[in-house]
Amino acid sequence: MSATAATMAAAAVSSPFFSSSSASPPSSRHSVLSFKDNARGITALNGFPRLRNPNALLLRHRRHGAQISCSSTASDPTAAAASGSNQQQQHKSRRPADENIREEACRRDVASGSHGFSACYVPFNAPADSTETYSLDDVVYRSRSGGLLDVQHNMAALKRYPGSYWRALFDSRVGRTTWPYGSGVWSKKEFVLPEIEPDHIVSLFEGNSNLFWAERLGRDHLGGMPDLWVKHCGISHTGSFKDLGMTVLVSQVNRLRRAPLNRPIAGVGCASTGDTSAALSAYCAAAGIPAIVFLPADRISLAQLVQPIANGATVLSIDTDFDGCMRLIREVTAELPIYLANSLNSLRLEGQKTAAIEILQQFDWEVPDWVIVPGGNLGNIYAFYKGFEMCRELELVDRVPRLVCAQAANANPLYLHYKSGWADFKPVVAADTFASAIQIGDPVSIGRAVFALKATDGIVEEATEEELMDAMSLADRTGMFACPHTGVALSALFKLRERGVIGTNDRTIVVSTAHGLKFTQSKVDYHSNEIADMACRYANPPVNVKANFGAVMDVLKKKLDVKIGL
Ligand SMILES: Cc1ncc(COP(=O)(O)O)c(C=O)c1O
Ligand SMILES: N[C@@H](CCOP(=O)(O)O)C(=O)O
Repeated sequence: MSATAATMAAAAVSSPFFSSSSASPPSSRHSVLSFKDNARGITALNGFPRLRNPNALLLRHRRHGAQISCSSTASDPTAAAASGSNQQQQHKSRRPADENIREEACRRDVASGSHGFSACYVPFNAPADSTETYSLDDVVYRSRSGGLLDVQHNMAALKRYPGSYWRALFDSRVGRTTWPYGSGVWSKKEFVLPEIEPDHIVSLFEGNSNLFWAERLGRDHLGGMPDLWVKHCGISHTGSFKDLGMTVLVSQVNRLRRAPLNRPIAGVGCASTGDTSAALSAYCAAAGIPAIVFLPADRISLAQLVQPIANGATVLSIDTDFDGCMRLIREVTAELPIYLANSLNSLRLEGQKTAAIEILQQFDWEVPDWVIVPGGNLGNIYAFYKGFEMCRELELVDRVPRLVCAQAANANPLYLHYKSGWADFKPVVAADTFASAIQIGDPVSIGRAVFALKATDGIVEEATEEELMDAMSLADRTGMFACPHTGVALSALFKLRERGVIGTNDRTIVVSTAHGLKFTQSKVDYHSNEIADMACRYANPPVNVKANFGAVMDVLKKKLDVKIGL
């Protein structure tokens, strides 16, 4: 056996996920591990006696109380996926006809036993000697000093497995129906909410979103940029990236409300510019949990408004802006047993960070140079940082990309803060913007965003209404159907390319945060040339034509510049 194979075998047998029958590496593109991977594997498993002897490792695990079944893949939701060669065994371990995928997952979860992975809340950016921690089962959104919280994982337990192990494990789960790993979020369960039982998870198989190669946009409009990609987080169940965080938050609420904890949580509430409310309402409806949403009246799209209505949420349309709704929901959740679902609650970010891990995975674990994210309440930019940084710390990759946060000029408190050299932060009153979901003047995660940007040598950019609408419309012309927030991020890309900050050959990812179909009115306005003081350069209005052949032919000849009949 080669050193690489031996290491993989050792990792496989020592793992709670790969059973001994899956000792060979997954038959994926990662089956050929580099020497570096191998070396890392040995380092990470140092301390275990006789590494090359799987049985010794197994014995050691047993001594430490972990129950690893060697008999078949049945005890292991991932082993079947990890081994390409044991199809017969997979067949035997299929669930019986009268068992659903949740029940199957519970049976396997019991068999896989304890592994020491855990997470808790700690104050965000706490000093090294801080001892303040909270269980994830506590209902707590702020630290003792009133600061933000963060979810901290037991990194020592995760580090017992080498980066190559985590890469192979996550790759083995992509696109499966095995509950809950078919979700792009829960396929990384150990990095997200390691201790939740599969039966408590409320998942709509979110994540695994398309990474779109923006070939024409890069080639024709950005100076021949060959490595430009758009991560379509909005092609999702409720049409935005919020699904990634909401599956985690609602799953935890589900756990709290059900036996044995039986917490008296009456419902889950949020303030929203339209996407958080849609995601909350859908996940709550799926779990049978009441949802309460506070929306700024007349400031969200019709498509967004109708989502919570259709899902049966209690919808309060309030005569204020998002920041006003946010203040109200915080007061209400302090008084009533309503669990807060905004990203002030750091659980949300654990789900959202998986989009970063997914990007790495989609590039075969190669790190891109730039990731551009539109920012509003500013949880997501930190979530991306956290996902990338966790993969770096656990040696799935060796660096993190540079992050760019893009804001609408009409709602740009972070941009102003950045331009002031991170001097005192001043909230703003956000003005109307076509990027209505980021019309936020007093973002709750300002501290998290600044941390993420400083840690990644990041940049903040802004986009005027015209710039963002043009960028969105140009992207649409190259095959996308982008939302205005994606337009903000694309506009930042145009500016950074123009200034030569982002190079022609830099691998660059623009994060698309919502589906364009949620914001069709903005496109209708643009293509109708109905926006005051906007040239609408890429408007493409429909042509009204009389119902006769000659009139139709005239239009087509003019449009296509062809001489028919010659
Ligand atoms: C579509 C869309 N894009 C971007 C954002 C910004 O995300 P964040 O608030 O995490 O900065 C939001 C919500 O704020 C959103 O709904
Ligand atoms: N765009 C968000 C604004 C609230 O952000 P959150 O991440 O704190 O929930 C929305 O759609 O409501």
